[in-house]
Amino acid sequence: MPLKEKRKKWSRDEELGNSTQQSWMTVSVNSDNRPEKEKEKPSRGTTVPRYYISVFFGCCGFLRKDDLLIDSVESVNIPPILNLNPFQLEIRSSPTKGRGVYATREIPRGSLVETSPVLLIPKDQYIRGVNESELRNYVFSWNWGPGGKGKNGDMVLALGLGSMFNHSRRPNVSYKLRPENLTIEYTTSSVIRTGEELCIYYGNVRFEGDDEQAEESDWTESGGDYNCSV
Ligand SMILES: C[S@@+](CC[C@H](N)C(=O)[O-])C[C@H]1O[C@@H](n2cnc3c(N)ncnc32)[C@H](O)[C@@H]1O
Repeated sequence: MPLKEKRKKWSRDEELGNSTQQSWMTVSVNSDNRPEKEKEKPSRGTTVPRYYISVFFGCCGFLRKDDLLIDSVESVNIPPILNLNPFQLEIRSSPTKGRGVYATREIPRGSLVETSPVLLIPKDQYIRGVNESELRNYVFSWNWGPGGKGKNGDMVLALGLGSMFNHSRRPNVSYKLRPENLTIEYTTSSVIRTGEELCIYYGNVRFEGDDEQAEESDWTESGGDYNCSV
């Protein structure tokens, strides 16, 4: 559901007097299941403190889908997250793409820069609601699912850095789905310069601000192996 509609629903609930019971910012409840204390709601673009995030995940069983109000791309005013792996990749914010993965030093072509464990989301769970949540922007088609049985509609969420790679029509990272150990491997397809962003290819998608003129890289997909040549 688009953010505006979600916001609207929240306000409507407030009018009805039942907002905080199920709002994700509610921290604790009394014995009558009413909130002990209401917390301030986040505004667009503000940072959500770690405490709230853990409360959010701890309580997500009580939440309705409509209450998922964290807008990850706009809540990115965070300090850089440093030294995440042997290549010293960093997550940095960009004004138009949200967070992204950046090199802090030159990385040779063909380097395995990240191995992300994945969380498998079976097709039925995906179509029962995940595809309407923010998670839909972070999942990969697990076309060659566990057992290598070919396209089955299952999806995966890449943990680690895997969910942080932005899209480019001329990506510098290829990735390979590894059903045998439930990972995705990300390998540089060109030399990466210091300060350069590492991007993958999401498929035939366009984002606002993308360079329309940029010629697409050659791209091949075979058996869960997404290769680009630049
Ligand atoms: C897998 S996430 C990548 C991490 C994300 N930037 C973040 O901050 O969480 C995919 C989302 O990033 C943004 N994104 C990725 N590539 C982009 C691009 N080339 N231009 C603009 N936004 C992009 C879009 O909002 C997309 O839904």
